[in-house]
Amino acid sequence: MTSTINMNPLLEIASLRKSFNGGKDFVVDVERLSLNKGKILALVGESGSGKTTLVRLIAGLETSDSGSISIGGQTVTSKDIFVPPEQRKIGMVFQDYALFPHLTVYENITYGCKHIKKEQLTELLQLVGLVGYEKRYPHQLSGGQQQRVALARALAPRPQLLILDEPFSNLDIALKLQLRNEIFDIIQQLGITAIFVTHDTQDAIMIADDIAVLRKGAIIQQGNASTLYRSPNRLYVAALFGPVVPLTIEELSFFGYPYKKGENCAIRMEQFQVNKNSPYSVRVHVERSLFFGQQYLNTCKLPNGKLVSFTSVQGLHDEIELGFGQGSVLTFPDNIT
Ligand SMILES: Nc1ncnc2c1ncn2[C@@H]1O[C@H](COP(=O)(O)OP(=O)(O)OP(=O)(O)O)[C@@H](O)[C@H]1O
Repeated sequence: MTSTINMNPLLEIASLRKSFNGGKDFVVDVERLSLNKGKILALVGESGSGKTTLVRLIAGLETSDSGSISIGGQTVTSKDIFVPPEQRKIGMVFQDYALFPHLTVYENITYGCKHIKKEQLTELLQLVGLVGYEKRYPHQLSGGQQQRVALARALAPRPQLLILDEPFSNLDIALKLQLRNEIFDIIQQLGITAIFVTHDTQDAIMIADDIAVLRKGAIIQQGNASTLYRSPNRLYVAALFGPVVPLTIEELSFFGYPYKKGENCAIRMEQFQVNKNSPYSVRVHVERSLFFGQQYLNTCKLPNGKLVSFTSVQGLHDEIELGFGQGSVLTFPDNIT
């Protein structure tokens, strides 16, 4: 696992375990996780991997079976300590906004923070672009506006850590992209430390300084976007960050690629080269070449009959030389799945 050097950790987790239903399976089993002050961590993983449970443990909305969590140098969860959620100085934004329907924008934002100064509230409303909307009720707002109210409410008490749990899941794609950029700008402007839960690795790549991949409750790799995209430590992580084509020993030999014992190999779909005198290549027939917007999705048959899909800028047909360069090969130890 790639480790992050922690100069100034705001959040530190050690040996944190949580199980449900009598402890048969650990839903969360995190050996170590830390997040530096002012940084954004994305927690990615498929549905059921334990993302929400992990952030609920951090927020104090769940108790752990064992392990410790410290925030801002203070232990908030350990064998003997449990600091209640309201004392952890964590702001949370959820997928479903969780606004009070009978309260106005103003009342929602100030609900847990009655003594907020007028200037601070105005600043906050400006920040989230909701000046003039103070008297509206949630049902009079769009989804994106409701999520901005939720963000303002989470930021009002000036939390030391902001947790966003799938904040864009209920929004259509155009709004999601717009809001993602806006929220990212706000977080950066405030220099706030944030954890951003998502199953969308594109979101993680765009927003986060650091990404932790959760699988069955454990962090299987942590690093920046470039590390996870270029040097995933297993096929599972590689495939989370974009389509890959695993190649067997026999298939690698078709390309003339020297197989190393103990290694599994894969190529990203977009890394294949066509008719380019690539160091490793094979002559194949193009079965299909479908235009899908910016690129073509091509399918070719390898000599053993396996169909390989890859993308190209130009449409392809007939016989081609399909290849790849040394730097395009992702390799993983064959004993890690
Ligand atoms: N209170 C609970 N009681 C029993 N099982 C639970 C409870 N909360 C979560 N789980 C189980 O823990 C596992 C992880 O759930 P969690 O919600 O943390 O995953 P997730 O990665 O956030 O998933 P999703 O992306 O679908 O929200 C699931 O199998 C879920 O059914």
